[in-house]
Amino acid sequence: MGNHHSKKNIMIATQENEGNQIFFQHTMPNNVCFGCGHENHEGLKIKSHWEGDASVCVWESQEKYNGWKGIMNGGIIATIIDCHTMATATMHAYKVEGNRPWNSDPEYRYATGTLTVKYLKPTPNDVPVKLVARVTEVKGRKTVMTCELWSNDQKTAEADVVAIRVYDSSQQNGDNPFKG
Ligand SMILES: CCCCCCCCCCCC(=O)SCCNC(=O)CCNC(=O)[C@H](O)C(C)(C)COP(=O)(O)OP(=O)(O)OC[C@H]1O[C@@H](n2cnc3c(N)ncnc32)[C@H](O)[C@@H]1OP(=O)(O)O
Repeated sequence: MGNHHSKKNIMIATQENEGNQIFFQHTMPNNVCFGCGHENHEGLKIKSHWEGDASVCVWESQEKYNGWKGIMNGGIIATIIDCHTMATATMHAYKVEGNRPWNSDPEYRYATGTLTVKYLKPTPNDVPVKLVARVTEVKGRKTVMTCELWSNDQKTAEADVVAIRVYDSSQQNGDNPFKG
């Protein structure tokens, strides 16, 4: 039932794409994640897309995500990097398999294994930020990535991220905490 329902939602979701841009998260229905779930109305609702081999996300913060006054909170920075890179790992896996769509089988899901953020400069909280992620290695169930955070042409943070494929619909049907 879940599957049938999901496919229907994808057709609706793709109509939300702005211009020619296809946002990864708009192809994923029922996503309740705080950082990237478009079904989470209290969440950050980031949107990611490919620009060549890099994935890009432009996100506008709000005053409630301050750390020090006027400076973006470090945990929020980690969250948007986390979500942008998990979406990147996911879509990269589909891309290397002939750029097949998200709703084709098998379905893959990824979770954050390791996220290391280096905060280089204060990130102003009142201008949009740009995240740029790149896959540097795929080994077994692991996807290794780098991610940069840019504000006004200044790199204010960089991260090393390892995503782990935690669900593969062709390989398991039993209990899986990431399947829900
Ligand atoms: C369209 C838009 C969609 C986008 C959709 C996105 C939606 C939601 C995104 C939310 C992202 C999150 O917040 S996810 C929530 C936060 N993360 C979690 O809760 C993860 C909790 N951790 C776990 O469940 C587990 O530790 C796992 C699954 C990460 C790993 O356990 P495992 O599955 O038993 O792994 P295991 O077989 O031992 O190891 C497999 C390989 O991964 C390596 N490995 C194992 N753990 C780690 C680790 N923490 N960090 C690095 N590497 C690791 C091993 O060395 C090994 O490499 P080798 O020896 O093969 O080289």
